[in-house]
Amino acid sequence: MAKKRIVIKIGSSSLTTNQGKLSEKQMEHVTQMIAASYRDNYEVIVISSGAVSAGFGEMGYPVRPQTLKGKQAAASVGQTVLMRHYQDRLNANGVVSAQLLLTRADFTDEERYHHMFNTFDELFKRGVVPIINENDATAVDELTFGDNDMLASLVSGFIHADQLIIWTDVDGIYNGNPLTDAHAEKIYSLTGLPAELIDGIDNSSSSSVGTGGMKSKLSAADRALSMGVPVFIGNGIHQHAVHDVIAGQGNGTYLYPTTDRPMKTKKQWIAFHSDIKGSLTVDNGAAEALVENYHSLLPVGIISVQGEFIEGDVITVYDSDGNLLGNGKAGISKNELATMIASGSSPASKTRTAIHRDDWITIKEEKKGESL
Ligand SMILES: Nc1ncnc2c1ncn2[C@@H]1O[C@H](COP(=O)(O)OP(=O)(O)O)[C@@H](O)[C@H]1O
Ligand SMILES: N[C@@H](CCC(=O)OP(=O)(O)O)C(=O)O
Repeated sequence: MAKKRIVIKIGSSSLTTNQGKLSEKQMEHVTQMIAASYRDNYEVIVISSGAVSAGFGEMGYPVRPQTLKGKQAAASVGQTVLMRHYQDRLNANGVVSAQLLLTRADFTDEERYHHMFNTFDELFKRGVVPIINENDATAVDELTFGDNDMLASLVSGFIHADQLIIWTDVDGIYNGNPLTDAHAEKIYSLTGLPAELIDGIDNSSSSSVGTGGMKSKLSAADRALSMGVPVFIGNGIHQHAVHDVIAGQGNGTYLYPTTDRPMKTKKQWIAFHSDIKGSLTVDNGAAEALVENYHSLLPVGIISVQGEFIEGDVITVYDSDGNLLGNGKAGISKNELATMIASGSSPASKTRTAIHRDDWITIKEEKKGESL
C-alpha cells in the first residue's frame, strides 16, 4: 500500500518565544512528532515558520522587526538556527532532513515548477523529510506566497498530499475569535468552506510572532480543498499527534474537500501559478461546452480577444456577462484568433482548437476540479 503523504505546517507561535528565540521545549515536541510520523510510515513534509522569530532576538532587536529589511535580515539569521535544531534533533532520531527555501517564482516559472516536482520525488524515494520555508531573505512583498499557510497549501496540492495539518496555538476554527468572544463556538468539521465563514473571520493573531491569524489559515485551507486535499487545523503537538489526526482524534477542526479527485499538477499551474497573458469572452454555447460538457473551446464561440498572447500562453475566459469561467492554455495566438473572429464563421473556426480541454481548468464558485 502507498504511504500516506502528510504535509505538516508549523507556525512561529508553535516554535518560538515572543522574545525572538527558539523554544527548546517546543522544538523537541515538534521533532519528536515528525520522527514518530516517519516511523509510522508516513511520508512527511514540513512547512516550518519561525525564521524571523528565531533570529530577531539574536540580532539584538527587542521585538519582532516591522521593516522589510529588518525581517529579511532576521530571517536569514533565524533560518540557520531553525535548521540546525531540526537537523540535529531529527538526525538523533534516525531521520534525514532537507532544507527547501521556496519563492513564488519557483511556482510561476513552468520549468522550475517541473524541476521542483522531480526534486520532491527524489527526496521521497530516498526517505528524506523536506523542511520548507519561504526564502524570506529575498522574497519581495508582491512576490510572496502571502504567508506559510498558503505556501503549505500550495505544496500540499502540488505533491497530492493525503492530508494537510496546520498546527497553531488554538484548538480549531471558531465562529468568532475565541480570545475576544467568550461565546464563540468551535466548528468540529465541515465539508467545503463557505465564503461567509472566511469573510467573517478576523485576521488578528494572538501571538506577537504569528502572521495573518485564522483568516489566512482559512484562505489557505480553501485553496487546498479546491485541489482535493483534506485539511486539519488545530493544536496539541505531541509525539503521536499526527497519528491522532489521521485517526480522526485530533484536537481541532477537520475540513473535507467537496471533490475526491485531486487536481492535476499541470492544472494547478494553469489555475493558480501561471502568468496570465490575455483573455477571451465567449458566447453562452461556448461557455456551456467548456464548463458543463468538458469540451475544448473552438474559435467559433469566441466573441472578443484581449491582451497579447501566443500559442501556449495561459489566458482567462469570461462569459458574455463578464463572469470568470476559468483559465486555459491558448492553442492559437491572439493575432490569429483576432483575424478569425473578424472574418466570421469559417471551417477553420469550427475545427481548430482555441483551448484544448486537457489544458483547461474551470475556476467558478467552489473552484471545483472537474474535467481533471
Ligand atoms: N474564528 C477564529 N477561530 C480560531 N482562532 C481565531 C479566530 N479568529 C482569530 N483567531 C486567532 O488566530 C490565532 C492563530 O493565528 P496565528 O497567531 O497567525 O498562528 P500561527 O503563528 O500558528 O500561524 C489564534 O490564536 C486566535 O487568536
Ligand atoms: N517565513 C516566515 C513566517 C511567515 C508566516 O507565515 O508565519 P506564521 O503565521 O507564524 O506561520 C518565517 O519563517 O519567519
